[in-house]
Amino acid sequence: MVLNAENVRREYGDTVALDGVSLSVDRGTVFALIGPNGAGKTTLIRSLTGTTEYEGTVELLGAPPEQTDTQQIGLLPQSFAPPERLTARELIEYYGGLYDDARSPTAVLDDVGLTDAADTWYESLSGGQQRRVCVGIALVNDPELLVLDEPTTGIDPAGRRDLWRLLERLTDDGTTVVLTTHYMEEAEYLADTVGLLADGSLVATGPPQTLIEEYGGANRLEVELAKSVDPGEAERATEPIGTGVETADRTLTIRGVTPRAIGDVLDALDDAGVDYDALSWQQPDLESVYLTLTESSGSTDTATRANRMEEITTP
Ligand SMILES: Nc1ncnc2c1ncn2[C@@H]1O[C@H](COP(=O)(O)OP(=O)(O)OP(=O)(O)O)[C@@H](O)[C@H]1O
Repeated sequence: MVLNAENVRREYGDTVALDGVSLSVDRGTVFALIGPNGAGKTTLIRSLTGTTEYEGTVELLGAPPEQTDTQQIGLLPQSFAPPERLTARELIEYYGGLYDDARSPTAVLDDVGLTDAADTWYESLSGGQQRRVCVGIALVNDPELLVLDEPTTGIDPAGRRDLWRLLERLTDDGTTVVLTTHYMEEAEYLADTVGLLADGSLVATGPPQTLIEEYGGANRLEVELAKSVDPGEAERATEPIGTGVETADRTLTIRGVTPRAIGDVLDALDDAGVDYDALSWQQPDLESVYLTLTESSGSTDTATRANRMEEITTP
């Protein structure tokens, strides 16, 4: 086991940022922390890496974080602002110089897709390129444990997927990764274990598929009804097919519809003379789990909803 934490607590004045969090992470696996803004993710990352005080027990590579060899850990803090008047390459070289044994800057720049921008000042790089430099800095000492607080925020979709592939390669070679993210698809794709943090507590921990099966709910078919349609009529026509129906803003949702039953729904709508403009069928995913568990604990906030919109509109 690379990381083990027992009953970690952190208070800031009256604010309980972490309310007794326990978790463990095996070698060569990815643990993804998700949760609403203010849930305690950054505080947990900082506690686990010994960069803030905490109560409880943390063991990182067999020692408390304050005593762990920094050569073995790569840390990307959420807010990290390196000197702006250095180029990407100079920054990688500079941070590499802090370690006894550092990787070649050329290889690190290649890993994070910055070969062509290697000689550009940090301040002249785009936000996403700057974040890539920061990820590169975390990789420079070839760490056994990589701790990344929102590594892909601001990185475009293609660059995000490049980073996923890089992390997959690293974990295949035995690197352990702990990361936080607001992108549910990222957690679902990368994580062996997801921890959902809400109000300072881990409310669910497990492999993404297990969490989806447990908390994701049923498949659902959403039918956008034509303006002229009486929603009550559409509900009555489709009620016998799924496990439940409801209508909101002219969208009829029928839960528990298997792919094979989609035709039955359409036949029932046609038979009842119910007209519709569009339909979509959805399987539950990690976002369904997130929404179920955070809405039931009242933790979803506007920033998280804005983030969902970004994901939905991202091509
Ligand atoms: N240095 C600090 N001083 C006082 N309160 C703090 C400090 N750092 C965090 N907090 C509080 O602790 C709680 C948890 O914050 P934290 O930054 O860990 O959340 P988070 O899950 O990382 O949020 P986000 O998704 O917005 O990054 C919040 O209520 C926050 O206001």
